[in-house]
Amino acid sequence: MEQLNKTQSQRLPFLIGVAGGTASGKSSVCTKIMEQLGQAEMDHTQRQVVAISQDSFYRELTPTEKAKAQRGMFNFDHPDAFNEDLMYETLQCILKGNKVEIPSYNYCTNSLDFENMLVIYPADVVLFEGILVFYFPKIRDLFHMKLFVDTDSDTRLARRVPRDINERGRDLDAVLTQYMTFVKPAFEEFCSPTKKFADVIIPRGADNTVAIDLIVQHIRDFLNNRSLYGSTGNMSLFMNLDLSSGSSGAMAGDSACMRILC
Ligand SMILES: Nc1ncnc2c1ncn2[C@@H]1O[C@H](COP(=O)(O)OP(=O)(O)O)[C@@H](O)[C@H]1O
Ligand SMILES: O=c1ccn([C@@H]2O[C@H](COP(=O)(O)O)[C@@H](O)[C@H]2O)c(=O)[nH]1
Repeated sequence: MEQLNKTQSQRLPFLIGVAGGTASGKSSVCTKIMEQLGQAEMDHTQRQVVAISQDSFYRELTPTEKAKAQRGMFNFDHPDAFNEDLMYETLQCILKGNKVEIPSYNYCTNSLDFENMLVIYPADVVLFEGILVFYFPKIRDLFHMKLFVDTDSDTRLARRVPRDINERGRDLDAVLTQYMTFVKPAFEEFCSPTKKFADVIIPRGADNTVAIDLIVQHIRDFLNNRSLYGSTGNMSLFMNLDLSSGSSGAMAGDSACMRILC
């Protein structure tokens, strides 16, 4: 684990997984949660809530794979593209209250950036977001709370195209080729089926202020009442909210439903 630097601390965090398709709004949801908790402007060494991207755990590519990636011909949406073991070890370190260092990800070069390491200080709440954070069973089992950002695929594609061109150094042809060849099929095969593991499904992502308010309230309750939470981080009472019909039954497959741990 050369990429990890550890410093023991007493703070054992509440770990929240945030999954969803590409450009569904996972990062925006994390940012909103942090803003509402007054964390976004805070010095990162002092934050009670931190967000980490699964993209920091892409495995390094061979020169041949990198050449393919530049043409939109490498599958970054397949589980094999990630370093599962490092992801698991890092989350375990975080859960033990350690400080860790992880590389940032450079989408223009399709590589991890070890020159710009992100230092993750011990925090009370850690958000871990990415397309496949619920795919790997042993990683999925580490989360105390699981959120799935459910934004329709047209909207996601309409957001991904300008983002990849303007922020990730791509051209239109490569973005569309990659989307049709890899991103869309992999979403259907690997990402979408993980929605069933979510405790809370957030339709429309960061625009869904009701869902975000409820999640933020849950985090506040956790921070204020840590001693009431068991070793799993969950309180024993479960409350099901179905925002679509007003009934109390929750269905993880129904994008208008939310199941809140409270
Ligand atoms: N509610 C929204 N309305 C408009 N654009 C949005 C919204 N949410 C996200 N975006 C834009 O869509 C792109 C992807 O959002 P992001 O939060 O980074 O998604 P993800 O982390 O799932 O890839 C970004 O360019 C972001 O600015
Ligand atoms: O070098 C890379 C690495 C990843 N991608 C694409 O990124 C998304 C995941 O990021 P989101 O922020 O969740 O969209 C994934 O769909 C990969 O296809 C890439 O294009 N190049």
